[in-house]
Amino acid sequence: MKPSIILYKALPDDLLHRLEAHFTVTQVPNLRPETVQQHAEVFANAVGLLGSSEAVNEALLEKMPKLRATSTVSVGYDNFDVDALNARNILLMHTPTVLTETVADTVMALVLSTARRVVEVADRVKAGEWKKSIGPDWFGTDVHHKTLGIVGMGRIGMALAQRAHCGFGIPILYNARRPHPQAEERFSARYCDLDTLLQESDFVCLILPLTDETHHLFGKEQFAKMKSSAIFINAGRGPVVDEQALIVALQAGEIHAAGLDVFEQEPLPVDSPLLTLPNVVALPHIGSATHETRFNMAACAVDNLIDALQGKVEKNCVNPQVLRK
Ligand SMILES: NC(=O)c1ccc[n+]([C@@H]2O[C@H](COP(=O)([O-])OP(=O)(O)OC[C@H]3O[C@@H](n4cnc5c(N)ncnc54)[C@H](O)[C@@H]3O)[C@@H](O)[C@H]2O)c1
Ligand SMILES: O=C(O)[C@H](O)CO
Repeated sequence: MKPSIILYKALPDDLLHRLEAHFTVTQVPNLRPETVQQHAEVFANAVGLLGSSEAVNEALLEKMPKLRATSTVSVGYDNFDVDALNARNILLMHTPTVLTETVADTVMALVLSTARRVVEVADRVKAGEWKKSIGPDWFGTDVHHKTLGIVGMGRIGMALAQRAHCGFGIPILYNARRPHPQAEERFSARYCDLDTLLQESDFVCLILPLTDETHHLFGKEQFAKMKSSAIFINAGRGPVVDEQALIVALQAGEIHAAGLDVFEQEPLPVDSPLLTLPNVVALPHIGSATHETRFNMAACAVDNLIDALQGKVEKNCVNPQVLRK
């Protein structure tokens, strides 16, 4: 009999068939307690779990005593209780690299659209306001040769630095847990402490994972240190930023604009003050959302689960140490 796994995300048919060649697959809509209760026996017997964007915590793991591997269709894994997985020797696989270039494109789109007010002026054209040659009230600010500060110089940070430096002649400042010699060699990036980055950057881009250390890393104090002409971009995770402090900074003109792909609460509540600000471009967490990349992520997650359940974790594993226990 094939081992049993639970799938909590819809997959294209060919990927579903790839899984079914190895496992008996039960599809569920989500991992909420009522769903787990409804399929209690399947959860109790499953050795694998594949999906995205749902909390995988101690309460769920208690219902899955045979679980050996989880596979998320994302690079970020802040929704997993990694300590609880480690304590139960359960592998966690994720999808780095396949989405890096696409997410960097999205960040660049946020940089360009906020600086050049692309969404705002396009809306004005659609509203019939373009009746004569435009004046300064339609102008934006330049992107090329401005200074870009990247907080989190990982895979996506590097791909962003490449676009900005090689494509737009932009000098790069960066803050990370340690200096990144490759970023310095390839993109002449300059390592600096966070305060210096905030004070000197025209664009401040966050592309950080959400951890205990990065939660609300950006708040009132950090926005106060930025230039009043600066544009703030967040494409990492919403809770890295104190959103209320961001709203106040934007309303008070402490910073010029913001481009956001991620929020403290997703979907962003329709009454969020962010949606009333013309200088905010708010996207629905589309960093990796192209047909090609979402397919590649799903394929990677499928292969990751097959590998993990065969004990092969040379790549894409968050906690390979559990195999050595
Ligand atoms: N908006 C989206 O759709 C989207 C898509 C992909 C990834 N993401 C987010 O982006 C994050 C980064 O992805 P990646 O592939 O570049 O990951 P990565 O691990 O390659 O890079 C993260 C970088 O952040 C650095 N870092 C961690 N804590 C830090 C701190 N306190 N101060 C400074 N630097 C710190 C790490 O050292 C690392 O270099 C993911 O964890 C995910 O949350 C969002
Ligand atoms: O972490 C990721 O891969 C993206 O945010 C999609 O969830």
